[in-house]
Amino acid sequence: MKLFSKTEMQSLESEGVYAGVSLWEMMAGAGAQLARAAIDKWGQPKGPAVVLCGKGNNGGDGFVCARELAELGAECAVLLLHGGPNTDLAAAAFARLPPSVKVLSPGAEAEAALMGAWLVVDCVFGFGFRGELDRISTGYLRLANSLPCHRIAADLPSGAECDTGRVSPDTLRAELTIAFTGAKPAHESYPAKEYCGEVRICPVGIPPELVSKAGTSGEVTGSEHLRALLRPLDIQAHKGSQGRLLMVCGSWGMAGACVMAARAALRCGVGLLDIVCEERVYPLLAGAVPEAVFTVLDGPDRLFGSLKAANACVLGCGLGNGQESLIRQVLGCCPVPLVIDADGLNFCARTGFDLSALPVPHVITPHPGEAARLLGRSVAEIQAGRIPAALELAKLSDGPALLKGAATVTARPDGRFAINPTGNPGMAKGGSGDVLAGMIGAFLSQGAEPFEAARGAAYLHGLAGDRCRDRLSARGMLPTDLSSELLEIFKDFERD
Ligand SMILES: NC(=O)C1=CN([C@@H]2O[C@H](COP(=O)(O)OP(=O)(O)OC[C@H]3O[C@@H](n4cnc5c(N)ncnc54)[C@H](O)[C@@H]3O)[C@@H](O)[C@H]2O)[C@@H](O)CC1
Ligand SMILES: [K+]
Repeated sequence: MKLFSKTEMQSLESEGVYAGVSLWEMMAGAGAQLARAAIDKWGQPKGPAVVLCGKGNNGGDGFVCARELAELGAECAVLLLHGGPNTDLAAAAFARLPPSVKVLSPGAEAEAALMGAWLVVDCVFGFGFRGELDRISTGYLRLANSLPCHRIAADLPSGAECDTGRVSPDTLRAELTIAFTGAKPAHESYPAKEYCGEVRICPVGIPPELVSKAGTSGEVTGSEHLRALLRPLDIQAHKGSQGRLLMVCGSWGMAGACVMAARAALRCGVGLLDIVCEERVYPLLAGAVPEAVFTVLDGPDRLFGSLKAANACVLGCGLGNGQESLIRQVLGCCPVPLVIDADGLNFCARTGFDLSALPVPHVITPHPGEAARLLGRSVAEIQAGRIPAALELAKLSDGPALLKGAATVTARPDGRFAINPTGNPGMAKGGSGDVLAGMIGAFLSQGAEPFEAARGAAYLHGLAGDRCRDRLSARGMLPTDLSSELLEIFKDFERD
């Protein structure tokens, strides 16, 4: 599914005009959809409706909605939070308000009306909003959030930033958000996603062929993106043709990370898995992953040989922070695509290692804590704007960056990004990330393009998580269950 940024939406709007649909028709469509959606969701009005209107075109949608609600028999008031409309379009919608719609300004009467509302329609800001809410909006949105009324948002909940998914304090908490024409990044990315409630996409008159032709830099990953990763196996396949993956993972005290990454990679069809490890963890790993071969470290030559023989390498899961020289050697001489996770990333953050100078394709897979270390920010700052953080990480490393967490964002250095819709809180357990790194490594070793490998693995990983939750419960499921659940997913794929 495409995600339209503010400027992408504006150019689509212009194309619509060029194709003969007026902006007025679009606004009329938007306002009508809003009113219809409210009635559709909550039934005939059981009390007054208050439409909170800003000065821009989102407010214009609100005036149209107020007229529609009044025509449907609702007692309706519009509350002009910032004075009269400041666009010609919104002014035209305002001029068409029927006399039965009360026009209110901030003050005691407006507050009383809001407190008695059955329905609040939020038309303060749409995709034009940036930064922080002003004092008046904050006060009224906070009041609206505290009331036992229904809340519907036009296009976006006011206070949510369209392109970044950032929210201002007291952003409207909608039960239902009507996204005009198409979804926006904020509908799919946290924290804004949490404020949207149910999201319905409603056309407002732009010809569908223009919408489906339009290019967007953002999208939501879907099962259609797995086809390239899960091609049917060649009838003449042999272990050498199914990808040879090298894993530089696991250490004394953290061998499990390597086991989980290794099992996940094997479940994703890797033909040969070679694990680089210290001598003292070898017996444990060899017992846990009998399919793997091992490069037991007793000198750099063995490592170089194994790197040269591989098609891809996973570096970092459970390596700890005592393996600096090993990490440096891998980063310094790896001739194949690399997945850099966990302690590989911590090494880069600690030493300032320039990931963009790596001469091979690479994917970085930080969780918010690792992302914060790499970018020199706090975790709260990363989480407040996950899309921009992922894009910044992709630029920093000059390769795909996968920012883990709810609605994982995989970004490219050129500004394109994909948001992952699968997964659940049952996956928030140590080890889930190791499974994901192993999966990405497996697809890279089989020749997948790095961005596609990362976003496809994130989708499959979340899908396995959702199926584990349904089967085992979110609380009780374990990262090790994810790998076995992959079997069921692949069985479905192979059947189709
Ligand atoms: N593109 C489309 O397909 C359509 C868009 N329409 C509506 O138009 C909306 C966009 O309208 P506008 O571009 O007029 O913008 P908005 O109505 O979202 O915002 C209004 C104004 O608020 C100002 N503003 C931004 N951040 C602010 C802040 N932090 N504090 C105070 N003021 C701030 C902006 O300068 C902007 O002019 C959409 O979200 C949608 O609701 C619809 O009318 C119909 C079709
Ligand atoms: K809104």
